Amino acid sequence: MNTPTALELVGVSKSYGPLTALNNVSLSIKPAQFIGLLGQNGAGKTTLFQLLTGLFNSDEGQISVCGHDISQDPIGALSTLGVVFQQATLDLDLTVHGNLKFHCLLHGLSRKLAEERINSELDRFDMQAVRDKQVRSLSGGNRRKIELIRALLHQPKVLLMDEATVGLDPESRKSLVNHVVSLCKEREIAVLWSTHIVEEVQAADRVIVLDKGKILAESSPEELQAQGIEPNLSLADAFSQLINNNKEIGVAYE
Ligand SMILES: Nc1ncnc2c1ncn2[C@@H]1O[C@H](COP(=O)(O)OP(=O)(O)OP(=O)(O)O)[C@@H](O)[C@H]1O
Repeated sequence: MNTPTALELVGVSKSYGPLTALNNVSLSIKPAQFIGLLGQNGAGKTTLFQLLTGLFNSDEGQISVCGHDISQDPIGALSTLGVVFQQATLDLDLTVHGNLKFHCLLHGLSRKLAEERINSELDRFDMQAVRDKQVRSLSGGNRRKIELIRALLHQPKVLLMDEATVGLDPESRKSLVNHVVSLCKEREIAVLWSTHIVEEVQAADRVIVLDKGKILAESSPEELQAQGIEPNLSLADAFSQLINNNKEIGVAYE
């Protein structure tokens, strides 16, 4: 039996005036797959996440999340999505518990279920000690963990991580990646992890390289490394080579 698709984009394009930020992007992710979306500044990663979360509509193409078309059934689609945005969105003046509870109520969870889920996720991430602390007093790494916990409370089937490690030190970055990789496998969540930091996607099932709004490559990290002109390239070198070749070919914003 075919595994159902958790997230699917078909021929998605988006322009801002004359600038094509996404050009005919198609991709599909199955449950329990961790997909790295690798792109330099301006590649179109955030635009893609804005379309996936229904902030903007695409100009062309279809997006569906667990079978719900984002333009026709946004509530169905959004209820299955968990998102950690590039910019922090926690309320700094509320406690950790206050932020988490607010999210649960927005998603229509009963107070009892909300408390159960908050407790079990704080336990899972070993974060009970900060439960009643004001978010303002937390370190950057702990704030990001709380954003991740919040994204999980309504038990999404798809997790979108939009450059979620911005501002974190290397150890905290590694810890966040490891947490998400294990969640992806344990709970069969489909993960789309966007970044320009190559090490973060070294353990991905597949890496999608986005440049100037187009998908340049999609393969396992190992296959991407093997595509280089020289043997034994690192993933970072293979990524740079792809981007540089694209510059030489002169693919331009249309
Ligand atoms: N609201 C907007 N209006 C006009 N142009 C925009 C807008 N948002 C993004 N762009 C442009 O679209 C292109 C893609 O930007 P986007 O933010 O999606 O890329 P990104 O890969 O997320 O980059 P970064 O890693 O720097 O966040 C860039 O050229 C950017 O300047």
